[in-house]
Amino acid sequence: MTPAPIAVALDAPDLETAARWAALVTPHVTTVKIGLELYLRYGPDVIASVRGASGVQVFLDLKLHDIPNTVAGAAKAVSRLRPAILTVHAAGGPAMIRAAVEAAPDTQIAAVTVLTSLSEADLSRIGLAGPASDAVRRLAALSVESGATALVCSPHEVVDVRSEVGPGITLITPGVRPAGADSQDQARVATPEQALADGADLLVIGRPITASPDPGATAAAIASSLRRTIPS
Ligand SMILES: O=c1ccn([C@@H]2O[C@H](COP(=O)(O)O)[C@@H](O)[C@H]2O)c(=O)[nH]1
Repeated sequence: MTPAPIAVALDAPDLETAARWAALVTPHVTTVKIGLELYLRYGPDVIASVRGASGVQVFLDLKLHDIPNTVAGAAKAVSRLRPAILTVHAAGGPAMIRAAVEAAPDTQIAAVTVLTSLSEADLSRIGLAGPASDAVRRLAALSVESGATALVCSPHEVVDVRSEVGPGITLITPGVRPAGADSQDQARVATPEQALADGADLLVIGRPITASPDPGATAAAIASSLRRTIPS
């Protein structure tokens, strides 16, 4: 069975748990995602541990956001770990995004537009007037002009972003929750089936899989539901 286009967020408290989750889900998904919690605790060792022998694609979600020179150094430093995808914040601006792209030519740079945990009310308090989709669209266009070939947005904005940037850009959506699941700290959410049907290329799903009693079985069930949504 072809693995589904899901990146399982391995937001685990320790390396052993992350490696166990990775081994359970990798038969069913294309990608595992390492975020700040694990990387700040274990550094580069975490990549080899979760990659294991499976060769699963590793997505390093560090959301780099600093001046261009610093981001270039950080992107170059982590690119030797050969992550398939590395995130930067789009709000870091064009020169920062370009610096990451040039420093890590073998890694796909994904620009995070507007965090999926932010609601419209949060955005207004931050000073971003108007609907989330306006800010996401603007940041998406700026990121692609600066060399990013992947974008992180919520499932709510996939259709708009696709029409803004065209077909060649990888759209990655966190904020994915199976029907009836608790959205927890995510504000802009949709089901995996809806996100895929709207045109997302890679769905980030963490706790609905990793906090379930059987992460392998849950990943398999979501993967097979996606195959029914868009048969190959
Ligand atoms: O806008 C963003 C960008 C990144 N994330 C990350 O995705 C996962 C989501 O995990 P869940 O448990 O499915 O909520 C997590 O690692 C975030 O750091 C995001 O949620 N939103």
